Amino acid sequence: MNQPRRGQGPMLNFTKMHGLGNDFMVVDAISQPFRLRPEMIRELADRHFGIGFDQLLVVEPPGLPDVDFRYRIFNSDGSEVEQCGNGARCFARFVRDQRLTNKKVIRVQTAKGVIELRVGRGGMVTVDMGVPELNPPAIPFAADRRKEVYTVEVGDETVELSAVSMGNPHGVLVVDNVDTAPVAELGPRLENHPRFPARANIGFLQIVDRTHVRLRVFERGSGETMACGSGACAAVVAGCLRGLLDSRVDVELSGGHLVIEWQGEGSPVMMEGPTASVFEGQLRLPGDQPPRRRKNTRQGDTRPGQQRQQNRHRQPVISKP
Ligand SMILES: N[C@@H](CCC[C@H](N)C(=O)O)C(=O)O
Repeated sequence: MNQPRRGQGPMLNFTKMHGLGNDFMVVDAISQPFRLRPEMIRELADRHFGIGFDQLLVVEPPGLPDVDFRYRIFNSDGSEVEQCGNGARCFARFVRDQRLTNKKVIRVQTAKGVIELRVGRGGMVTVDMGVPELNPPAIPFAADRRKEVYTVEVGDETVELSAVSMGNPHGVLVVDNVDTAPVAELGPRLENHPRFPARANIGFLQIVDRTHVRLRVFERGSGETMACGSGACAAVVAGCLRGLLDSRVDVELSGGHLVIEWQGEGSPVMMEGPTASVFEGQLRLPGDQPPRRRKNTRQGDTRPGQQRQQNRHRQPVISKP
């Protein structure tokens, strides 16, 4: 019954999840074949015509010894990236829910090294996000030497930011109030600033007190999200380096709270927070063959006709709650 017709590909099972409203399409690429081109990821990420998500997370077999899985991350613009903190927590819940493992401590290979996920009670997961990288070329950030705060020209304006890599690059600005911070204006300009040659996630950090901050993040390749786990880690590292924060901090994001702990230079950043599974679905992927033109399709109708057919293929079918 589910036999693909000409122009159609196989069915793909996926799970929609989120960590504090930072939402994901999660795919098990161990039990089913999976390959998507960037334009298809962009279509699926579309909140009106697709499933809608900030990142696509893919579970693959590991390529290293002593590691349980390989974790691949794609932004909604189709770009593959190195790290996703909220995604890492959802990843841990997903591989257990799907019975791909029953371990409580899961070691996962990312594009920038191995991270460790610890599954707790009630959907809570703690992630060892690794040691932050502060050396400018490794972030990558253009600077002649390492500093806690850099001055960056953005058009006629000058802003001060800290640059941190949590496996992925972050710029962190301290602001008086996140509600009025110019996230939509400065976010994309700094994301694409020439001093961040691989682009960057841009965090706007409000210090409430030494153990409590508020944070908004304009994410590279996805725009402002309701929460960014690696951004929360980078913000706490930046705040600690500037002498503004203690080692354990409650980070308040638009979608909820994370607890971030960092004992200082050379130690890993620990992130603790919730996970949520929203629904499971199935969609028909397009095949390698272009869809056959309908007999009555006129010459000029080819593209909209193909578009309609592709839209139908990518409608998710909700299979169970
Ligand atoms: N939402 C994520 C970060 C996802 C990747 C990021 N947009 C990048 O391009 O580096 C998180 O929770 O860390």
